Parts: sequence; C-alpha cells; structure tokens
Amino acid sequence: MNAIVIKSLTKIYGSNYALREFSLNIEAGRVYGLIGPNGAGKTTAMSILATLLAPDGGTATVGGYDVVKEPALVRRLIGYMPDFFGVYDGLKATEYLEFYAAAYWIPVGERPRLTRNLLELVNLSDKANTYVDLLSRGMKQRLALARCLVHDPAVLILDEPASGLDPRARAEMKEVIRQLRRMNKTILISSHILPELAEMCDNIAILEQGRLVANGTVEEVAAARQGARILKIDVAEKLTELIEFLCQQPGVAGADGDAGWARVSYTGNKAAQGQLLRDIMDRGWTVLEFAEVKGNLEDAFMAMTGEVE
Ligand SMILES: Nc1ncnc2c1ncn2[C@@H]1O[C@H](COP(=O)(O)OP(=O)(O)OP(=O)(O)O)[C@@H](O)[C@H]1O
Repeated sequence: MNAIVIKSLTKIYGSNYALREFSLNIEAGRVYGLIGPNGAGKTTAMSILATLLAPDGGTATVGGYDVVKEPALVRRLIGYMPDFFGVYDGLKATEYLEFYAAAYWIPVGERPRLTRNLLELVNLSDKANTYVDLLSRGMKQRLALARCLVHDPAVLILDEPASGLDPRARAEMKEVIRQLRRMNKTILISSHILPELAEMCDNIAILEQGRLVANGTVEEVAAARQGARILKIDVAEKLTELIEFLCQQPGVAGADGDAGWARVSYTGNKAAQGQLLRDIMDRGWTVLEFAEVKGNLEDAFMAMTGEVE
C-alpha cells in the first residue's frame, strides 16, 4: 500500500520551475530519501505534501487524502519538520512539547506521560527541565522531531533534519530516525548529502532542478548512476543560458554551474557527446574546455549531489 502518491507535481515561480512533473510513490512503512542539490525542489515538494503550499499542476495524496482538497485529513496523518523552525524562548523542553500536545487536543491527563515518552525517544530525558533556547542545535532538532510526533502520525516529512549538525549530533539524529522506522512510520527525509541518507533509507529519489532523475533502492540508484559520467564544459560567456540549454538535451541528467563552469551529469554515448559539443558551438558559445571529469565515479556523483555550498 502506498502512503504517499505524487503525480506530475509542478510548481512554478515566475518562469522558474521549482518542480517539473515530479511523480513518486512511497510505500507505507518505508524510509524514503529525497536527495538533491540546493534549489532542486525538495522543500517545495515537502511543503506541498505538508499542505502548506499549493501546486500549479499535478496531484499528491497522503494516506489516500488529497493534499489540496482534504488538507485537514492529511494534517492529522503527518508530522512535518520544516528546514527552518523557531523554538519559543522561556519554555522548558517539557513545556514546549506540552504546548504542542495541547494544540493537538491531547487530553491534559495524558500529556505528562506523552512528553516523557517523546523526550526519551529523542534522547532528551535529561533536558526535560532545560529552557529550549539553551539547547544545542542538535538537541533543538531532536526536540523539533519530537514535536512533530505528539499526535502519533503515521507519516513523517522531515526537511533536512540533520543539516548544520556536527558528526556526533548527526549520528544521534540518525539513531532516532532508525527507531521511528522500527515503529513502522513512513518517513520521507531530505538531504543534499547522499551518504547522510544512504545508510538509513530503503529507497532514494534524486531531484535535480525540479525533475526526478533517479528513483529506486539505494543499490538500484547507485547502479543506474554508474552509467552517468560528469562532463566539464567551460564557456567564455552565458553560462546560465548554457545550463538551461543543456538541461533540455537528451542524455543530460542534470547540470549546474556552481563551480564556475557547467558540470553536467551525462548518460549519452561518445557519438552523442560529440554531437552535443557541436550543438553548443553551433549556437554561438565559445567553448574553452569540454572534458570528462576524471576520477572515481562516486566522487563525480558526489560533485553533482554532494555538498555544494
Ligand atoms: N517563495 C519562492 N519564490 C520564488 N522562488 C522560490 C520560492 N521558493 C523556492 N523558490 C525556488 O524554487 C526552487 C526550488 O527551491 P527549494 O527550496 O524547493 O529547493 P531545495 O531543494 O529545498 O533547496 P535547499 O537544499 O537549498 O533547501 C529554487 O530555484 C528556489 O529558488
């Protein structure tokens, strides 16, 4: 049974496609990683699933409920952790969770036990009486995760829950997510760092420039990406226009210009690659360099979907 069904989801800002015909099915009980570089559309997709943003095209359902037509029913089923969130000063960790429990109409008598259990789950029992603004970043992230569990949702949508954390805090966050998985939650979790997710996800979907470019088990996606290589295309001018052009060409799985040249994930054969170079020159670009980036494929893959800030 699918917990989340996304069909041809499209979101446009001005002339910029944040999501372009994005489709994905997520089976109940799975941990699904949504990976992509900054600006790929992860937050946009998650905000739509969380009923906070209306799509311009396509549909999405959670637990069979439409996110646009039945938002109240969807909200009961989901726990959403946004990429940026605030904590209220002057509240202790316990009070903070009790506040959210009240917002979800959890009966007063049940709140103390619930908050105790949640703090234990996210490994913050010893911080129950600490003011939330005094918690470390990693602790705040885990408290935010506990917050989205107060109504015991079946589906969790977690937007970069491990971002900005040091390795130890990341490991603690991962452990909590593993535990939620054992509790049979369906979890959609985003990151722009592949290794961060690979070891805790059953499946991975890769978004690039609003498009789904890979989807499957971690092993399937890794195998499929073996077919791609990275091209470095350096031009004298109009890099942004070149990237737009490249993204429309066959065999191009994704392209970015973060390095100051076009970094292209390319699956075409050698003949098609030669034709691509001719097409670029025919359109008037002065090509300074056109080369395959040598080295480990995993490194190349990471160059596309790894840390780009
Ligand atoms: N409110 C907005 N107005 C205009 N453009 C927007 C808005 N929100 C997002 N975008 C654009 O939509 C695209 C997708 O953004 P989104 O935040 O979904 O990406 P992301 O994959 O979550 O990135 P990050 O890893 O940086 O959080 C980007 O090009 C972004 O600039």
